[in-house]
Amino acid sequence: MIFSPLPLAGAVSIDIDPREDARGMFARLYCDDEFAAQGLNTTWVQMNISVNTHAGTLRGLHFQRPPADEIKLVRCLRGMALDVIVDLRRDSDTFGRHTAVTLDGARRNAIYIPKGFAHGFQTLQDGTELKYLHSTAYAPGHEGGINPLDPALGIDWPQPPVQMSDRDRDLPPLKECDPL
Ligand SMILES: Cc1cn([C@H]2C[C@H](O)[C@@H](COP(=O)(O)OP(=O)(O)O[C@H]3O[C@H](C)C(=O)[C@H](O)[C@H]3O)O2)c(=O)[nH]c1=O
Repeated sequence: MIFSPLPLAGAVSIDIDPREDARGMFARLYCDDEFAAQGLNTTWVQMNISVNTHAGTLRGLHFQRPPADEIKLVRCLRGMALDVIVDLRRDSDTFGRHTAVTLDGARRNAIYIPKGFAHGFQTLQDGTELKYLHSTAYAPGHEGGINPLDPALGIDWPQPPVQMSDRDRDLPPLKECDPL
């Protein structure tokens, strides 16, 4: 795997190192030793999949508050999405800043999201599927979110959302979010 630090401390873009031959391709998607060598989390308790029918679907920006705060490893297995994380860490020099990675099903690349970040994405193709690993179990009572369309975030989403949950449309702006 190829690890590339992102501009927000602790966040990492991860590409696979495919081994291709006449049969197709084989690649490592995860390795305890490689992750540990990079100082990344190696304990995961839940795996989820997000299946999105239409391009333009916007999900997020979500997080879980302590003690249920979580590290996420999000990978695109089909289609394509603009994946965005926002730094909500208390005392962070980059609080409120975001960074984006294009997750591509053809590359099967991933983003490693540390604790203290809100996460969301907009799909760029119909049928986009993202696979999540979570370091902490789902805790509905500790869920929070910020509005992905908040102008204060300055996120350049590819298009107006085609699909978006009512919950996400009603999320509060960054200024109403207590740091994590
Ligand atoms: C996250 C989660 C959700 N659920 C249930 C709760 C709802 O009944 C249903 C859909 O959940 P939600 O509307 O939160 O799904 P998304 O809007 O795609 O949110 C997810 O995608 C954004 C971008 C994220 O980063 C979060 O990890 C995750 O919240 O699955 C579970 O049963 N287990 C879980 O771990």
